[in-house]
Amino acid sequence: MLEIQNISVNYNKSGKPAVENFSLTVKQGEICCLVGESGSGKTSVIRAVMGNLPGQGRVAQGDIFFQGESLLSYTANDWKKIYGTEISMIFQDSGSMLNPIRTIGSQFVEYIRAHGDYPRKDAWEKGVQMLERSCLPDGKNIMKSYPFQLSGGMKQRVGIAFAMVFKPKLLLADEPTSALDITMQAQMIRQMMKLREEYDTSIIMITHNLALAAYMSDHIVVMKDGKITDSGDRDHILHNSQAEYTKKLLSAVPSLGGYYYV
Ligand SMILES: Nc1ncnc2c1ncn2[C@@H]1O[C@H](COP(=O)(O)OP(=O)(O)OP(=O)(O)O)[C@@H](O)[C@H]1O
Repeated sequence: MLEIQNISVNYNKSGKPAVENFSLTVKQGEICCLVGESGSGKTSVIRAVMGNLPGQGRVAQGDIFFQGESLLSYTANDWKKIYGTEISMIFQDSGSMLNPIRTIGSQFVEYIRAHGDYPRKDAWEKGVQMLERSCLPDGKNIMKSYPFQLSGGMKQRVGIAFAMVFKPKLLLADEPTSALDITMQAQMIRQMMKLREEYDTSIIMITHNLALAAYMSDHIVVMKDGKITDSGDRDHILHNSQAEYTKKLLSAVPSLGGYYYV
């Protein structure tokens, strides 16, 4: 479904690449977590997939295939067609993307109609339905609310509802829960896993929390200094990894009887 082939990402011509020789295959419905310390290159990888590296960032080597097509050859127009419908992204603070002086409903209806041919009323219904599926029970009320009337966790769920409304095949999530308290984090993660169950969406999630990765992912990639230091299915990483850096990360995670806890 997604095939990242040996990419390197550079932010300047002469400097050391931010990501070096990174490869990853993600199957339909698979959840893959990228873990590693700050600055290890996780965000650069998913921004490369999204075609929106900041500043002078570019993929200097390798290729990225989505459903058999190279994403690196996509024009802005191609991206417009697939962004939101085939590939979506949730940011650490998706709530801050909302316009503070417009209701959620007017923004959601506009978003839905920009991506699909829906009459206003149907777009409204679709928005309400998606908010309710995203654990915001009173969808109609949320639609009528302004962002400042919602808590941080609620706004983040609204961000997820936007990202999932067209049942994308691939969801990229950059630390989607790190700004939330622990109870809300757990709810959000369960919600993302439920969405995977319902829509068979593949998810690549960035987290610096290996315990969280252990809880939700099928596949874990550990990064350090722009390189993959370890990669494998969850059980391999948790129980059989020989990589020193993985062992170090694991030693920081509370465990009981061989199970790791978020
Ligand atoms: N806009 C940019 N311009 C120049 N260098 C950048 C830019 N964004 C990231 N980098 C560099 O790329 C490297 C990897 O950063 P990246 O943000 O991908 O790591 P990360 O693992 O996601 O870190 P964090 O967890 O802090 O977000 C870092 O050395 C960083 O300095």
